[in-house]
Amino acid sequence: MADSAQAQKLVYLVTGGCGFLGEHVVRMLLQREPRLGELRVFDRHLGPWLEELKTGPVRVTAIQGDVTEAHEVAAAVAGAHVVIHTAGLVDVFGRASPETIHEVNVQGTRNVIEACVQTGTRFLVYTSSMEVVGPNTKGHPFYRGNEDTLYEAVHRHPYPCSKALAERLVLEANGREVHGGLPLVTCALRPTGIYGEGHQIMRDFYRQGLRLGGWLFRAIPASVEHGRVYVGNVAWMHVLAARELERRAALMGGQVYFCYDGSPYKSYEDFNMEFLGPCGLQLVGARPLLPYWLLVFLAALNALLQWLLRPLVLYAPLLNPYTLAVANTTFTVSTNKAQRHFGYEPLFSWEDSRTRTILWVQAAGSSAQ
Ligand SMILES: NC(=O)c1ccc[n+]([C@@H]2O[C@H](COP(=O)([O-])OP(=O)(O)OC[C@H]3O[C@@H](n4cnc5c(N)ncnc54)[C@H](O)[C@@H]3O)[C@@H](O)[C@H]2O)c1
Ligand SMILES: C[C@@H](CO)CCC[C@@H](C)[C@H]1CC[C@H]2[C@@H]3[C@H](O)C=C4C[C@@H](O)CC[C@]4(C)[C@H]3CC[C@]12C
Repeated sequence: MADSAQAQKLVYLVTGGCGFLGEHVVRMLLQREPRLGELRVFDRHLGPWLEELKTGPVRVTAIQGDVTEAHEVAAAVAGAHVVIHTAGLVDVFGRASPETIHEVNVQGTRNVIEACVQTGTRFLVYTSSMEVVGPNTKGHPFYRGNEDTLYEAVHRHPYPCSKALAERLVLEANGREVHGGLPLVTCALRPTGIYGEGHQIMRDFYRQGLRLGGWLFRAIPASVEHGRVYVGNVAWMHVLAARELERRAALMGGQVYFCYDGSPYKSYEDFNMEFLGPCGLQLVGARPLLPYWLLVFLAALNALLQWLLRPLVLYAPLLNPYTLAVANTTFTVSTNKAQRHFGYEPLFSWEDSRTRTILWVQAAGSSAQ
């Protein structure tokens, strides 16, 4: 990519480009990457909105494919200058089997790496997750930590295990020789809980509140802080990292970066109320209405019911032993590594992020009526 940016038009591939984050990355690239000549959007499920993107100056190529199929990945990667790999199974609710989560998140990432090596694509940005670090199975808080904070990353759940393994594959691949003899340059971005337009869990909470007559009931202590980051800023960090990865390969190659912005540190429920409150919902209770032991029992009951009902129907409520443990463990980041390494600054202020999300929730809610 050494030629002048204006002269050479580049080919980008976004895997998972029709997902919650992926769609924002696709749109951000089209708006803010002047070097873009072709944008390949690779996903198992292609969104109808892609059609509207094909009328612009950049060639948008929709590719329906599966990252677990190595040949499909290789065909999509061939000729790309940059790969932004967001595709993954984000499942902490027991919808997919551990094997499937591993197959998609780990083997799928392995397929992307090998495709880059075989076809000569040199720049790979991977969407990792805060869960690579924690919260760990011991419930240790991670309070305003950064990429260098010592923390015992111990996982048992298939999702964080798969993200940790995939991230390690990506970082270890940095420096491998690709077809053509030049080195592969990789980095991994670790968003905390992403919110914004398209966040299905936020929509589920809103609809749950509507069903309960506008009330939500506090289950998590307000003192438990959970890091959250606006999807537009996560997308922007991906675009910037992909842009700077060549110029700053020696500094960025093989590095991890937490995704951060000015979103306030709050409990998961209180943070959600920043958006659900203006949409008419109220959170009942200054402290959890149920004792923790009862929540643990209810979460375990949900897990048992999921197991019993699985042959008949998928029962996957928000509350399960894993989500309860994560929600009850402080995990917040405070870092400027991405700013120091590649000049990242959040594109959207907290106020703007909040307004955009509220408007989306209101629209999503009205469509639920
Ligand atoms: N949502 C969050 O809070 C969050 C936080 C940190 C990191 N992440 C990471 O960000 C990435 C995107 O997450 P998201 O929240 O947008 O999830 P999402 O489910 O909305 O998007 C994932 C996309 O990947 C696609 N996909 C899944 N399996 C595939 C396969 N086998 N082949 C091709 N495409 C496949 C899906 O169709 C979907 O469009 C994931 O890697 C996730 O681990 C998400
Ligand atoms: C106990 C319930 C009463 O209301 C609240 C349950 C909340 C949980 C559903 C969510 C609490 C923390 C969330 C996770 C966190 O934001 C980070 C994540 C990492 C990302 O890679 C994937 C999503 C998630 C695991 C996210 C999922 C939902 C929570 C567990």
